[in-house]
Parts: sequence; structure tokens; C-alpha cells
Amino acid sequence: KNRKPFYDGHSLPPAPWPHLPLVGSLFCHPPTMASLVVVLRRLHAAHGPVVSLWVGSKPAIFITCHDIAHRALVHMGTTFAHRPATWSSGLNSHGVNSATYGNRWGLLRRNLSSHLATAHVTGVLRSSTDKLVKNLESASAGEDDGVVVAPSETFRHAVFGFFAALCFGEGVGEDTLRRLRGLHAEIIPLIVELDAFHLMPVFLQVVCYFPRWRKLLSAQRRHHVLVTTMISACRRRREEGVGPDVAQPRCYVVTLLGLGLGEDEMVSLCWEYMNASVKTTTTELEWIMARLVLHQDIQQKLRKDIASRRASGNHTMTCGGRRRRPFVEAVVLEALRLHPPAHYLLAHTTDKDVTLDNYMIPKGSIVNFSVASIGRDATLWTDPDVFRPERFVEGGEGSGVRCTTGGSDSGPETMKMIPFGAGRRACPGAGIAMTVLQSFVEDLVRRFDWIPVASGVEASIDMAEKPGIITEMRVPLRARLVTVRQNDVLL
Ligand code: HEM
Repeated sequence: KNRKPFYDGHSLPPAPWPHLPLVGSLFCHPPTMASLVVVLRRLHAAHGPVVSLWVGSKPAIFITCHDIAHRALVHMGTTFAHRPATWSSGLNSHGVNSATYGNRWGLLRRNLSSHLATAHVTGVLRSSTDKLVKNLESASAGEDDGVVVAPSETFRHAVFGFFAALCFGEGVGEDTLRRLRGLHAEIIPLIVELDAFHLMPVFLQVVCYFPRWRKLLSAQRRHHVLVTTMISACRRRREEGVGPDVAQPRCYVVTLLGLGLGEDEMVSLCWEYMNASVKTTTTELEWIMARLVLHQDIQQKLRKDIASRRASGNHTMTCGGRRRRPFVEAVVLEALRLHPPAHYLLAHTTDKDVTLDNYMIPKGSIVNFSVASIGRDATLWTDPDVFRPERFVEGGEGSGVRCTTGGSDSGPETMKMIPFGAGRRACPGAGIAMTVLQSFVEDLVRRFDWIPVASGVEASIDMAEKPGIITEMRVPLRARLVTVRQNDVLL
């Protein structure tokens, strides 16, 4: 049963009814992402693009329409740029994401954005892709008809190594990296999914976290010790002028050292850097390669495009005087449209009561936007469920999309998909994520033929989703990899 609730005489977006004082509407479904998705789908089908749930006595409003999202995140950008307050003192508490919209947030965000914009990624990217290709080659070597691999772990290792080099410098040993990865793998599953979206009333947070509290504290403590040691080592390498990274521009830790932050703040920011970058990028890489296995024709077309660009020596060919989007970029964008790693943004809130689409959004409400529904909206995209990278080439229906500028430079047509969010809180890592994904995909396709493991292509790849903070493949990708012979490697 649903109904339109009221606040101060104004109508709020429709919500399930009734809701209970402490738990809100969460009693009507188990507190998991999977059940949240089902409840929201039902509510949107019944009531349209703006609906709400109750988190205790606070409304949580969900928006599935790109036009309304554009109005909120871009036109009313400063009003919606706030994050809900939290009582938790976990690893995220001093990050850019959790910072209140204001001076501290501005300082940290500018620092991160300028580090990412000026980081000399070419060398680090080269060595990461080389290692990735070598690892896969050693798995498939000597077999003419290739071997079946499950590459997720190799992808994760390469992406982690890349971002760790940008964060802590290139002088970090393999053993330290392995321990850091282990701690990330230990901590992430202990985070309650709905809590990450601020959808757990305090009462339920206590219930859910109680059994895992000790494990979480212990892992966080070990993470703190390891990261402070890594920060000290990075500082020492700089002061003494030793190690492979001293000639490089500053890694993230060095930029943080210049801000005069405390130890807890630095550890939290390093956690955020690695946590925000690795799982998102790795998951997307897996979705992209799954699509290329499923669509052999697109894989061939991509291989040809890479070859012709490399042969012409012009990596950014032009079309009518304008830069032509390389096909690999179109492939990555199409995968981000259909399979965004984050199906929802991080929780936003407002600093005052506002009206949006004739509904009242009370100050302090949780506000979120459905990234996946916008990307698959049949009113915005023809055949939205079809994987068709050509949409993103010059003149295609997706050519106006601006994923990496936060959509803030023009109208709602730039926001027909928002895998990185939009407006003031849009992902500052969007540009580097696009660079990394294109570079990895290009090398993976240049060096290997990615073939379905069984003859029935559809049957051999399960494209089902595993709902979560990050939506991964329910069944990890498996593919037959055939190494392209040296003579045939595309330049
Ligand atoms: C495919 C890769 C990535 C995806 C899909 C992605 C997606 C997102 C999304 C959806 C948001 C929330 C935006 C909002 O709440 O409005 C976000 C925020 C954020 N992302 Fe990313 N991200 C990716 C990679 C990265 C990387 C590489 C970094 C940094 C190295 C990064 C750092 C951040 C930070 C710090 C925020 C919070 C921004 C703020 O609150 O001001 N992300 N990202």
C-alpha cells in the first residue's frame, strides 16, 4: 500500500504506507540492496520518477528521471551538494565524500582533482598494462587454441597496482601492496550496504553492526598502522631522494603532506582514494570484456579501429576538423551506460526545504538518483537494452553526453547517463577512470582474442547482476584467451 505523505502542508513524494517510527519503511523489505532495488522498481512503476522511503522519521527520496536530476544536481547544484551527517567514525569519516559542502571539502576536492589532472600516468599505465598482459599471457602461453581464464583477479591486481602507485608512489614493495589489498578485501564486506547509502535508521545500524564490530575495528586498526607506515616511507623517500618515484610528479600522499593534515585524516583520504577507484574500475573492466566476448563483431571492429589509428600514427583522428571519438571510448561509454558500477549515487541531502517536480523535499532528507535507470531509459535511448557503441560516435544519439564534466556545462541532454554523477559532487576520478579503462581494454584486445568458452555464446556468459554498493557480474567472467601471434599484434 502506498500513499502521498505530507510535510508542513506540502506533499512529499509517494512512499509505502504505513511506516513505523524507528525503522521507517524498511520493515517492508529485508535491509539489503537487492530488496531495495525491487521495492524502488515497484514504487517507480506505480508513481513515476520521484518516490520516497522512510529511514526512521526521515524521508529518502529517489529520482529516476534525467531531467529532474539535471534540475537538482546542476540548476540547484549548491542546494543538493550536501551529504547527510553520520555518527560513525569509520575509515570514511575524513574523506572528500563525507566532507560537509564547504571550505574543507573544497580544499580536499581541489587537491584531489589537481593531483589527478597533473599525475603523469603514462609511465605507470604502461607498466600496469604490461604486467596485466604478461600475467594473462603466462596463463595462455603455448596453447594454440587458447585456455579458459577467469580474469577478474588479474584485472583487480593490475588496477590496484596502478592506483596504489598514484596514491603512495612507485616505490612501494609487492609485499606491502599485497597486505594493503588483503585489508581492503577484509574491510569492504564488513560494511553494511544500505548504511553506505545512509538508508539505515540508527537502531538498525546498531543491530547490523554489533556482530561485526570487533572484526571491523581490528581490521581498521591494522589498516591504520600499515598506511601510516606507507605514508612515512613515502615522506622518507622524498626527503632522501631515493626510489623510483622521486623524479615523478607528486603522488597523492605527497600532496596531502603539503596540506598539514592529521594522521587520521591522511589515512582516511588514502582509504577513500583506493576504495573509490579500484572496485569501480575493476568491475567496469570486467563488464566491458564480457560484452566484447558476447559481441564478437564489436570486438573485431574495435581491433580494426585500434590498428588503423596506430597505423596512421594519429591516435586522435579528426572528423570535419573535430576530434573523432576513438571507437574504444565509444565501447567504454556504452558499457558504462548499460552496466554502471554504481547503480545509485552516494547519498545527497539539502540545506533547506525545496520544491522539486511539485514535491516538497524537506531540509536534511536523503536524496539519491538512479544511475542505472537513467542509462536504460527507453525515452532517452533507442533499444536501451542493446549494446551498441555506435551510439557514441559523431552524430549518434549519445554523442552529446558529457560523462567527465559532471554535466554542468550545458543542458539535460549531457546527462542522458550519469555513471559518475553530475554537478558539484560528480566523481573527480571520472577522467582518469576513462583513461585507465580505455588503455586496458585497448591492450587486452590488441594482445588477445577473447572467445566464448562454449559454442552457444549467449549460454556461455551470464550477464546477470549482483546488486550491491557496486554492481558486479553475478557469475564472474570466463573466456577462452588466444594470444595474438607477435607478427599479428597490431603495431
Ligand atoms: C569507473 C570508475 C568510477 C566510477 C563509476 C565512479 C563513480 C562515482 C560516483 C557515482 C560518485 C558519486 C557522485 C555523487 O554522489 O554525486 C563518485 C564519487 C566520488 N569518486 Fe568516483 N568513480 C570512479 C572512479 C573514481 C576514481 C578513480 C577516484 C579517485 C582516484 C574516485 C573518487 C571519488 C570521490 C572522492 C568521490 C566523492 C566526491 C565528492 O563527494 O565530492 N572515483 N564516484
